[in-house]
Amino acid sequence: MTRTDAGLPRYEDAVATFRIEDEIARLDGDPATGINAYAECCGRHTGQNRLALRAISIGGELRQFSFDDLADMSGRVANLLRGLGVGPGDVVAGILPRIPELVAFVLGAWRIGAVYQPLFTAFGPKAIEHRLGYSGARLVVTNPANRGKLDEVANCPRVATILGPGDTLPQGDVDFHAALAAASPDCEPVMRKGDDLFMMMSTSGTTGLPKGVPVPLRALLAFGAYMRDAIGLRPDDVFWNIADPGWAYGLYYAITGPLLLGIATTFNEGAFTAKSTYEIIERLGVTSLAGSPTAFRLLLAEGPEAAAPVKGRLRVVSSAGEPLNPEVIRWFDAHLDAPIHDHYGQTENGMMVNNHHGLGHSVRTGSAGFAMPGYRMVVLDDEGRELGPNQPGILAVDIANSPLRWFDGYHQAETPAIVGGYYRTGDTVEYEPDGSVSFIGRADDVITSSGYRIGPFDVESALIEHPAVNEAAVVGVPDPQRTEIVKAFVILASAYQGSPELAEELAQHVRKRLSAHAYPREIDFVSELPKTPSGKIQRFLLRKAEVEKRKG
Ligand SMILES: CC(=O)SCCNC(=O)CCNC(=O)[C@H](O)C(C)(C)COP(=O)(O)OP(=O)(O)OC[C@H]1O[C@@H](n2cnc3c(N)ncnc32)[C@H](O)[C@@H]1OP(=O)(O)O
Repeated sequence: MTRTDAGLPRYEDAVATFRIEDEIARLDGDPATGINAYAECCGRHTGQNRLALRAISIGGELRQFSFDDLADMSGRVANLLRGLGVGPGDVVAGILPRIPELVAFVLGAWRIGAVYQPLFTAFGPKAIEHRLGYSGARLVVTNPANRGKLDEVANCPRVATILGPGDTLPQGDVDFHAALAAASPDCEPVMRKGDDLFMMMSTSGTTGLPKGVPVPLRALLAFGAYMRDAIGLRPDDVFWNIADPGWAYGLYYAITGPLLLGIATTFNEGAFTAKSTYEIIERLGVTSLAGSPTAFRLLLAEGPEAAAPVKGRLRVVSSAGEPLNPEVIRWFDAHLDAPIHDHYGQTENGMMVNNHHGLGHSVRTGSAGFAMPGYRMVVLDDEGRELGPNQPGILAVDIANSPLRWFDGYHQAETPAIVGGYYRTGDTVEYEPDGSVSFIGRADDVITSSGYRIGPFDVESALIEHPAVNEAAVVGVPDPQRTEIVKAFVILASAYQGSPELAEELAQHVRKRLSAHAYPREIDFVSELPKTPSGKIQRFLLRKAEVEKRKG
């Protein structure tokens, strides 16, 4: 393989020489014969005194865990789960903040061949109930801050609670720490096949409630390739992906990816602030940072003085979840002296199009990048024909020619996005003549806010649970900080009058029932909604009117 001046393998060479056999050889196991996610992400890195996790608590205390520490903790988790009757293929869920127990739990579940389902800590009972319902999870692990929501979840499985000093154990719960102390750390990893699952994610679409995204073990190949080629992770990097492991980018690339490569990851339990982010970069000497453009825009908003102490510290910065604005790229260059690269992916299939730090790509504005080696990405027209450069269409994965792709369809649901040998992402893009992809927008009503993918139907159905709401339509409207914000148009029941107080009450209702991140930040009370003759709400007309209004 030829090298660029910087000593990096060249992108074109990496594409030309890509062989799935080489990727498989990087694993200990073989997806065809036997593989275990714990063994890949932890077991094989033990006995070398290697750091696996730096965890900063809410109080600012730094705790460090080696792969051997995680092996011990996850072995105990594995035996605890086994004792509770959890076996290979069973789903166990976690509603946990970014604490070390989360990593131990995920690895412990994988060790016995179980499937981990993340539940974001901002979720309310409605969002939790739906996800536990379709996954059939056998156990949920949580902490006292999130425990109360489970009391409102119908058919909630057994709960294990991680108690802090002074907390009392809810009746019937498993005391997580006490059970771990009593359990043996020894547990032989249960071998599985590449098509067996190890994660059950969720994702939102335009219609219906969120759907389950089953992740098979062979996805490890793609997660490792992203860390190596796109993030460009090196053994001497201090890596911090600030995304929450309640979502794909966090679980795939803040936990699984770095540990797979045997490189330590970082958790900050505290809420995101620009100040604490700069402090942690400086304190830990972070060299490789990943996150969403909203987070980076918040760093920018703090001004150059706040950035000055860490200028030149970051070797590379990786951005995912929303298109990256040119202004952020310029600002990071000027005030942090850090190359920030846009990467594109989805919960389905993970990251697929990147400006690869590890393959010699330079900073590019307005471009999502190039297909990851191991993927053949195409742009399709409405009839499913492949388009050439400068013609907008739907970005899609050519299934037969993408050995790293792993998404086979939603859990117990139709997958119209897989058709004619392609997986259609639902994002409108066009190819540049050089083969890079420029992002245009979503082809459907899915909302992208702060890097979160939010389904309008989900928010609408939470709104109509409120007695004041007769009908609701939810759209994403442009926002300079969050890319889009959720906006609701509400027809009230006859006994109610629209007011700012009622709007706030409805917003709080969605926050509490559904999720603290997916509530409508704007609500308009209206007397009618645009509909098709068959009665389907035309969200695109509401969105168009809002875009025009904001332009004005
Ligand atoms: C392939 C892929 O998966 S691509 C990328 C996936 N996407 C992501 O990882 C998401 C990236 N986004 C983020 O990490 C965050 O939005 C950040 C760091 C950029 C900004 O964070 P914040 O400004 O703190 O708020 P955030 O957007 O998370 O949350 C929105 C609201 O939910 C609340 N919230 C978030 N988490 C929680 C929680 N655990 N408990 C209660 N409330 C919460 C916030 O307080 C906020 O409330 P507010 O509207 O009253 O301010």
